[in-house]
Amino acid sequence: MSDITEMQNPKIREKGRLMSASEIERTLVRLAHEIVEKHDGCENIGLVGIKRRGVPLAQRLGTLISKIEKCPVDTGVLDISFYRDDLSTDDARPKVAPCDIGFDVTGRDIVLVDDVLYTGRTIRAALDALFDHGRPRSVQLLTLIDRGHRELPIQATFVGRTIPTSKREIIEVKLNEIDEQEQVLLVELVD
Ligand SMILES: O=P(O)(O)OC[C@H]1O[C@H](OP(=O)(O)OP(=O)(O)O)[C@H](O)[C@@H]1O
Ligand SMILES: O=c1cc[nH]c(=O)[nH]1
Repeated sequence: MSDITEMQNPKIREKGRLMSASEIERTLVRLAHEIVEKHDGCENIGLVGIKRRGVPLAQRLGTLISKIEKCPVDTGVLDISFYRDDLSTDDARPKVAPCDIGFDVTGRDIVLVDDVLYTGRTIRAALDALFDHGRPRSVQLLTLIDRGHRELPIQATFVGRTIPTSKREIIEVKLNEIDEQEQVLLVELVD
């Protein structure tokens, strides 16, 4: 959704690894405990992963919270492609109905889950999509990486790592379920 991520085949240079697989795992364990602490249990929680990499993160968090609290946690999927604000004309919008989240969000305390928080436009779209499915009691945001540069008044309640970045840098989150590797990289656009 961002200017950088919309570029076709940008030249990039790797600047370093920000998180290893074990660091991602430890961070998710901490975030799962934070969610449980904030909600005083897990009865009303619903985790909703934003496609694509928010989905496996939400699933992993759901498994961790279920183990901590010994109760099932509803975990669903939100596809925001229908709601993106860069598809501004009706013609450009995909002619598909919003897909099912997987459980009824009405009255629930929803935690939206994504891998990177940057401008905030993905989350704005996700809120639109979420409220088309029902009326949650509350909505919080969890992101593995907050890299700054917000363009909207959006902030995360649960943050894995805050990484100050320049606009020429990109955070690349790689997850086994999608990328067949597990790490977080900092890369830079080169001219
Ligand atoms: O705060 P924003 O500026 O909206 O940027 C954050 C979004 O960018 C990435 O998704 P991307 O659109 O690159 O799609 P992907 O998940 O398919 O990689 C990332 O997964 C976040 O969803
Ligand atoms: O750096 C960024 C910005 C948006 N989305 C990403 O995945 N990384």
